[in-house]
Amino acid sequence: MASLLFRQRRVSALGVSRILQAVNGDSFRLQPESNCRTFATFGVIIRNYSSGKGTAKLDFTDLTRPHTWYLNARKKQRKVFLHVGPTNSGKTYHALKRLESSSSGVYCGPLRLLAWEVAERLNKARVPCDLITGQEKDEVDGAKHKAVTVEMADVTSDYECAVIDEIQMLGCKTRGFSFTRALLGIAADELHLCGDAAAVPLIQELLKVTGDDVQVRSYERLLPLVPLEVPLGSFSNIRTGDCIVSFSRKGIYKLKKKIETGGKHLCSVVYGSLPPETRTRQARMFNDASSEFDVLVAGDAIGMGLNLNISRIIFSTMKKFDGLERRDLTLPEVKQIAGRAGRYGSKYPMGEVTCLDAEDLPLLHSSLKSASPTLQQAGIFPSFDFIYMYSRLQQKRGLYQILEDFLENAKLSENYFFANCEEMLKVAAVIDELPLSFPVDMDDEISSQGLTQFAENYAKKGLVRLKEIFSPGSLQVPKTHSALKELESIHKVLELYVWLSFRLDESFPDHELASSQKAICSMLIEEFLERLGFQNPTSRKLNSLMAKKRRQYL
Ligand SMILES: Nc1ncnc2c1ncn2[C@@H]1O[C@H](COP(=O)(O)OP(=O)(O)OP(=O)(O)O)[C@@H](O)[C@H]1O
Ligand SMILES: [Mg+2]
Repeated sequence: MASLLFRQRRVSALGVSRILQAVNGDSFRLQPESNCRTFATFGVIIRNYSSGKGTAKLDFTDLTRPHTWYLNARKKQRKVFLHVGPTNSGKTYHALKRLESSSSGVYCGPLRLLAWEVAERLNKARVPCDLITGQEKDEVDGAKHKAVTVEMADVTSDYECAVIDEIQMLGCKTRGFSFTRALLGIAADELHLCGDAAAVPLIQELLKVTGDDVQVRSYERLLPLVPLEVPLGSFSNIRTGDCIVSFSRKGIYKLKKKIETGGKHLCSVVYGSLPPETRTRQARMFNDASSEFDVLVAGDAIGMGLNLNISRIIFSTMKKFDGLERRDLTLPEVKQIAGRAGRYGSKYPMGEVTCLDAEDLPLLHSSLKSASPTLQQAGIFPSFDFIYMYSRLQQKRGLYQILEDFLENAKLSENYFFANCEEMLKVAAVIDELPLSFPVDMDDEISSQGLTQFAENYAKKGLVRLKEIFSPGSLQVPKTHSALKELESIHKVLELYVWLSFRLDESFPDHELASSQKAICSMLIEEFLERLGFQNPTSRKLNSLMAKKRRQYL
């Protein structure tokens, strides 16, 4: 049967070997990247093959045994260590100690900032370590270690030691499947999982079928975290080491401006849609005790695992908009964010946490007292090989329809739920209209226009040149918030170009230009951040101080 498919449909040799494995009752081997980004590239393949008729014998919608997708990992009997406990209890520290002493290894974290923190730490300890995230590849000579964002975890390599941080994220609706993939798929002799105790029963259940040896290690918080009885009340009560949290971009800038116009403090800001390199520099400025940027204003991008020099967390609100509605923060969200205060090893002997308004204090206090609810299910999303093979059995055309149909028919075991595929379906709809596909933030108008333009040019000419957006004469620091937002979007388009130039370098030859324009773009954003809030005449001294600091961190 496999050779028939091969002749009829030009399936690659690798494809044939996979079909043979399936026919023989074996499993598929996953591609290293089964995430939204590679999803787009697979769109092309699926469209090319979607008219195929195959055999009804194979059921590609049967996803009830995901552990069998990872042959490399299943060849090992992994020693799995579950490091669990509250925030700031040394879970990651102990896992990293082991990673540092291993001959090869990988750290997988939920945030770019965390991967960056780990790469820096290992390199400092003279363990060469690559940094690999969705946006960048920073390779170090002779590195046998990698720090990656979990979506970039490679399940085809062998490691002595692997760490998956914030493992409770496997219950996350959108990103959980990448944690599950890393959990089941990383081929390491030792696998260290760090996170909340709420994930323990589920992980034990998921790993019953893998033959791995699982041990649980529990930790206690290293420094006290004190929920305050009084709210912040007034901004004049802000002090060095404070981190004030808001969940909207607008809210973050409002707070920064309010605090800085008081004339006593300079604020670093960290939030999700800032370019990653900007986020890193802002966090570094705040963490540096000799820097004048002594207050942090942050979104939930600081909510996990990070070690920042925060003495007190102040929630400006206990509600956030989650894409659908404005809702109360969940218990794990409150605990994670509050847990950034008073990190062991920072200059503060304990952490404090409070709210801006008194009415929010009861929710804060009750959340910190309660245990997080036990996780019931882990996210899952199949390899694109599955969807590709499924597409061959369908009469339907178009990636969107195939994907929708696949999601409807897929069978899961009770321990898993399907990842939220809305974003993928949106990309699929665009792919169906275009001759090529890209990874892109479809909710961002400028980014999706960038996608369309790149795709059209690629289809027409096979070559996409990048025009210079920022020339020395046209450099302008944004003056308004909408101009800033536009710059953030342009940064995303340039990032997309860089991503493509890594993969299709002949068609996207302006890699250098895109990289340098990207750097200028983030510099302009940072310039805006540093100018904000200093329009009053008394701030001239601070302004020149800021300029000096900025030079130091660029
Ligand atoms: N035994 C130790 N010796 C020295 N420093 C330690 C030790 N344990 C933890 N630390 C330091 O304490 C800080 C908090 O530790 P870590 O990041 O491991 O906490 P965590 O339990 O992973 O917290 P979170 O849940 O927020 O991720 C880190 O800066 C870490 O380097
Ligand atoms: Mg940690």
